[in-house]
Amino acid sequence: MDYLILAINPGSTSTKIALYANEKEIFVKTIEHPAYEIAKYNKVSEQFEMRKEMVLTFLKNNGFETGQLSAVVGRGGMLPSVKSGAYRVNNQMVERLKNNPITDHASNLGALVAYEIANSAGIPSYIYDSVRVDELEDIARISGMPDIPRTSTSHALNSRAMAIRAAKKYGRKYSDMTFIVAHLGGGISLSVHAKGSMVDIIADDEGPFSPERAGRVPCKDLIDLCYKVKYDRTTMQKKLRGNGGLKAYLGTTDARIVENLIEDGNYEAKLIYEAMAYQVAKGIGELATVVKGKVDRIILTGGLAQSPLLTKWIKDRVEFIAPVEIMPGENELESLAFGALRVLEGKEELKEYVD
Ligand SMILES: Nc1ncnc2c1ncn2[C@@H]1O[C@H](COP(=O)(O)OP(=O)(O)O)[C@@H](O)[C@H]1O
Ligand SMILES: CCCC(=O)OP(=O)(O)O
Repeated sequence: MDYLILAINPGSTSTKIALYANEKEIFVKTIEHPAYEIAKYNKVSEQFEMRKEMVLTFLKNNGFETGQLSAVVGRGGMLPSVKSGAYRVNNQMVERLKNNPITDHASNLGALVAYEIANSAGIPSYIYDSVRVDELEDIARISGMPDIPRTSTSHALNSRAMAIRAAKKYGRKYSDMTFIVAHLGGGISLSVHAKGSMVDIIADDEGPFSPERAGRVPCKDLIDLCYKVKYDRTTMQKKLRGNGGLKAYLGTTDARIVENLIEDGNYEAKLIYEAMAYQVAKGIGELATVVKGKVDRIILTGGLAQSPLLTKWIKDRVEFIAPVEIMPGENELESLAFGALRVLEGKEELKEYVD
């Protein structure tokens, strides 16, 4: 039997959607949301109707009705900690993501749009490998400040999918191998996968800076910037996420523009870009200690992994730990759809979200 699965991955500037018939891709589309359009909304949650309508219109224009779908799956949002794998989108999840998400993030719309479309068609909706997959060991939860325990926020969907794909390539099980995965996109997060769990991570505010995020910055100076300089909360949040990293130093989040500057001999561009690689390598080194250096493979993935220059800089510094596998781009829509398919086929457990 063929299952028709709609996968929805909302990002800060785009909504990526794909339709699959079992494992066959029918179409994949990135709907761009220009900055002036996004600027009309104070909060991401307010973009719900606009994003949903765009998905529905696209589906219709491609000759499909929601009534033909078997399930809708969305990228899991900023929930309290959840397990890896599939969850049914239920009322509690919808309430949490609408009214009290851990962070206002585009991924929150994945479950909400999936739920609405699926409900109107009388079919199930799921999330898969949410950004809040939390499999940290107890020791990893200690931050040094009891008020702020560490939890897990990462690019779990792509990172786990790439590690699972790599294990398959070596003819081994994901759960029998140890990986360090660096997801190198507009935001960067790192994770260490041991015995089939993401036992520790470095979130986008704990480690390397990225094209649009500041990463870890000196804490005392950060406090001074809030209280002495008195930037408001939104400005500070933007400095960390959105206007940080490459954007703050070089005025662009596009690594290809940075590489052009480097080719033209721009010293500042090279210094900053190489510093990003240096910080990624440092993060990988940090995570290698979690598994006492016993790492089978280091995986570099995400848009930036398409850059031979950046990946060489990282590789040169971390290859002493384990061989480096470069898996450019991301695999999120396929991972969502295949996860939903395994649930529909009864091959994978469907978890119930409880707030
Ligand atoms: N061929 C390439 N070489 C270098 N960088 C690239 C290339 N293609 C995309 N990038 C960079 O990858 C980053 C975006 O990665 P991506 O995984 O698409 O992020 P996101 O999904 O978070 O927007 C951008 O900085 C972009 O400039
Ligand atoms: C690190 C949490 C997930 C996240 O930030 O995703 P994007 O980089 O796609 O915004």
